[in-house]
Amino acid sequence: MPHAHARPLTAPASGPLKGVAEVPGDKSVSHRALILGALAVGETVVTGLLEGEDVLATAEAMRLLGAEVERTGEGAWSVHGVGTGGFKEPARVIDCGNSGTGVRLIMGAMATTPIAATFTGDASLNGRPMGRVTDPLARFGAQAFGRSGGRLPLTILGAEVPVPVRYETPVPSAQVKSAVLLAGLGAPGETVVVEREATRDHTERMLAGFGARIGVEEGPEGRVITLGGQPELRPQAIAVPRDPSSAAFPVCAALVVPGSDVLVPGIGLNPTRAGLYETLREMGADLSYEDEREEGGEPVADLRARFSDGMRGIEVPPGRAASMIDEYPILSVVAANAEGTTLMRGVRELRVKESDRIDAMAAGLRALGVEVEEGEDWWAVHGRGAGGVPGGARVEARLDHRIAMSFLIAGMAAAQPVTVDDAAPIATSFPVFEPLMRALGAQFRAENR
Ligand SMILES: O=C(O)C1=C[C@@H](OP(=O)(O)O)[C@@H](O)[C@H](O)C1
Ligand SMILES: C=C(OP(=O)(O)O)C(=O)O
Repeated sequence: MPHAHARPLTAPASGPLKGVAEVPGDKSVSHRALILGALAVGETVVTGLLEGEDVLATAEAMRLLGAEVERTGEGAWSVHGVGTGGFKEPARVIDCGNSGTGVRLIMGAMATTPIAATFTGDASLNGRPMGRVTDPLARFGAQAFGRSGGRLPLTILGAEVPVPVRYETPVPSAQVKSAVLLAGLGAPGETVVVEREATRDHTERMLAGFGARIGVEEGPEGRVITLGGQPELRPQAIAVPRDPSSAAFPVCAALVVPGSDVLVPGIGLNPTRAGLYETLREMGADLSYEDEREEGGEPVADLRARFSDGMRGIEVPPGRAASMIDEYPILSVVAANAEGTTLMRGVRELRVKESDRIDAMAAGLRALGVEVEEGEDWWAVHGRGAGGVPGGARVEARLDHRIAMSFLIAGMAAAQPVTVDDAAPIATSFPVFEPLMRALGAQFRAENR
């Protein structure tokens, strides 16, 4: 169901997309910059922060927990932190909106401080599982009181006498790993997280930058991360790289719209995030990295994408899933415009995102005339070749920004226009999506509800 202020939007077939697409800052890095800034002693200065709804909700949460958080210019933010263990009890409910990352990381960050905090979100977030975070937080001594199934709204009572924890993450999730590490900051001694599959490592990198004692080893059991508790975090200057998950939309649009040639400068290429681009290359996409360099501790490059006739479906290696987990919806749109079948396995986590993303994409793609098969942890898209998607349907975004953007791109390459019932959620991660795509040549038509 779209929400009360739903904003239906239509994308008709597009002429060639051309130009430079300056996508906003990385969402994962932006949340972490605000949270670690709030836990440091002194002023952290952030540039290139993503000013999307998810991150703005985290900024407000840090204020409620006692940090001074101020916007000083476009994407420029200053955070005066309270030090590890220094959060004060928030006087209001913390509303994280649509953001799984925000709520899970903040719950971790406050769980080893003896305060109570109540969290809520929108209809999407309040349906997502939180037990995956409250279970390990209980081992530190924190208590959680939530709705059945561990759903929000939920109150965390932080541990009075926190103890450090060794935790093996049962699902590949950077949010779970990060919640445990952030909780570990407030516990004496060493907290250890073991993850069988590597997930995005922005928390580990940034903790090292803030001066925490953190070590990462690859062992037979997977990645073993060891963090020394109760450090004094040193404030940092953080330049947030552009978000590869947002870049995926103009890049994939360029690959499927005939005649396109788009350059996305300075996007983050952290290997724990770059799986989509490897997959697209294997499918025969005309993609090139230019000027590879390092900025703010993260590898970045300029990425150039050109229309790619004759892309072929592939079997995406399941071991790559974590490094492209948010990109499966837009990959499925490219797959629909490729020849043959694209098989995506090991992707059960897609079912607990802002929507059940396998179900949401399968339903919408079928409405556009594309054949899709699905199982609990896999799905397959039968491609119709370049320009072969019929389109001409209205599809549900299900309060999910990535579903909304994916179907608008599908419309740009389809024979008939595609309407999404609600484009409003796009503002959670990519507030300038529409003007940015228009500047490249795309057209959108607002619809009456
Ligand atoms: O840690 C993060 O910043 C994120 C981790 C991923 O979620 P999971 O940890 O649930 O896989 C990803 O889907 C999300 O968009 C951002
Ligand atoms: C899954 C996502 O975000 P979150 O879990 O932070 O809501 C996403 O941005 O695709």
